[in-house]
Amino acid sequence: MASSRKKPSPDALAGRLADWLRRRLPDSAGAHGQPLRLCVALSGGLDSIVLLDLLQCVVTDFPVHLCAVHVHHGLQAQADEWVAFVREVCAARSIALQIEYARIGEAPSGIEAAARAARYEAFCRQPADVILLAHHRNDQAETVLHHALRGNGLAGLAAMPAERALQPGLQLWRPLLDESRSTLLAWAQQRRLAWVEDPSNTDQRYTRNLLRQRILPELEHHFPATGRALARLAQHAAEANGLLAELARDDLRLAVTEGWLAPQALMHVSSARQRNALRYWLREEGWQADAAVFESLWVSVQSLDYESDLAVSVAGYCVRAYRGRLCVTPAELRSGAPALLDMPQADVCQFAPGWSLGVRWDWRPGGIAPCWLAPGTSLRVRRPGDQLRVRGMRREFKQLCQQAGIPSWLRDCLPVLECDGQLLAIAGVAVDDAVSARELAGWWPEIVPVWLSGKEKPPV
Ligand SMILES: Nc1ncnc2c1ncn2[C@@H]1O[C@H](COP(=O)(O)OP(=O)(O)OP(=O)(O)O)[C@@H](O)[C@H]1O
Repeated sequence: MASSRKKPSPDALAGRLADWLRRRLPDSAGAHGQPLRLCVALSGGLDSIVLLDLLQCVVTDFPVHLCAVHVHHGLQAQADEWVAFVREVCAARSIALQIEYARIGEAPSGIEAAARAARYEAFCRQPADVILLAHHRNDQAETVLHHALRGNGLAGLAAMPAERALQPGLQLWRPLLDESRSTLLAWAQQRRLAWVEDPSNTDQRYTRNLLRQRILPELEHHFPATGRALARLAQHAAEANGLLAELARDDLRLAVTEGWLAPQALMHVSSARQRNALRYWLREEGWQADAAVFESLWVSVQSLDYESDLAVSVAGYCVRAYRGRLCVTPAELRSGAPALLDMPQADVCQFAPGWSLGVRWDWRPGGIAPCWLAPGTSLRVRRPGDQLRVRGMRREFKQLCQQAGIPSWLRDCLPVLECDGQLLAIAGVAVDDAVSARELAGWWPEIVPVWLSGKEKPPV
């Protein structure tokens, strides 16, 4: 097929960006009615320099405050020069610039992914309402192709959304996602902009660069609309993905209770819908695995029964089973809770005399919060021989946990409350008869409800 490309028009670009912003800005009031704080993620490369320049041209029409952030990853010899370059660019334009020095930690999933994670962490620290990235249509096409070649599902094919929430109060926008790289280049040339080149962008050991430099140009040579077509595919996939999420939420409505998924409750729908619901639920719970791990989990889930034991950990999260239901927990249950339980109660701040800071305990991720313990009480984990007297009967720790439906894998890190060496309660399970009604009316209400139901106010 012969290529008869239209020359990109740089002038129309500013108009399209202004329209893009106009469609979002009426609804996007900044905090406390202040101008919306737009922060450009400025690498110093062609794309983000063009984005900054374009925004500076068009934002005069909008109630926004423009600033920039550059992340120094410390991975390339030129990193300091790039900092100097972006400083110069921003100073010349009177744009406030934040330089963030990222520390790239362990990189089990590759240095690029680790750098990206560090970058996004830095973005989250910015005093901004919106972070703007300069990804364009060629980046989108690359991402789609990359995911397709790795056999990723629809979520992968949906590639990068034009906007999404990064964290509460902070949006991520990609206003140039429909623009081609050549349009950006034409703009940069017309405006005589300078930018830096990242030498790692030409390193074909990275599959992304190989796609960008060899495969996509070859495809475009034969199919000139490749970029557009792949970007359109991403839009279709994003829409289909949204529908699948809706279906999953619908299917999960009756199958999930307090964080537990009962796969049995999904049996009335097709196997494809069950898999869709399971995949969606796992992702929402933080457990994300590649296709092979998901498939092996799916096999276990299909044969799950009351007695089944299951523990599949991926990147810090673990899917576990108990009595035929599933839940996702932190992978390391034992290391987290006892560390908190060991917290020396003497050195915690004291708001009210005699009360000390303890932990409100919830085994679900992020569920540990401070609470207040009465004088003489302390928290620990179970010990052999632990018993409580409940409704006149002595009961073993294990028995009480079984009755309360506490999975065996949770019992070793379940906090127990004792006072002067006497066991008084097991978190969320049972309270000893010794805790009388009189005491409940006195100091206990301040502890038991705090501890077992999560009321967080210290007594005053
Ligand atoms: N060091 C940096 N500091 C600030 N922003 C950056 C930096 N590197 C990249 N960005 C922003 O991210 C955009 C995409 O950059 P790039 O294509 O290099 O990253 P990527 O690893 O492909 O990102 P993604 O994985 O999100 O596609 C840039 O246009 C720029 O807006």
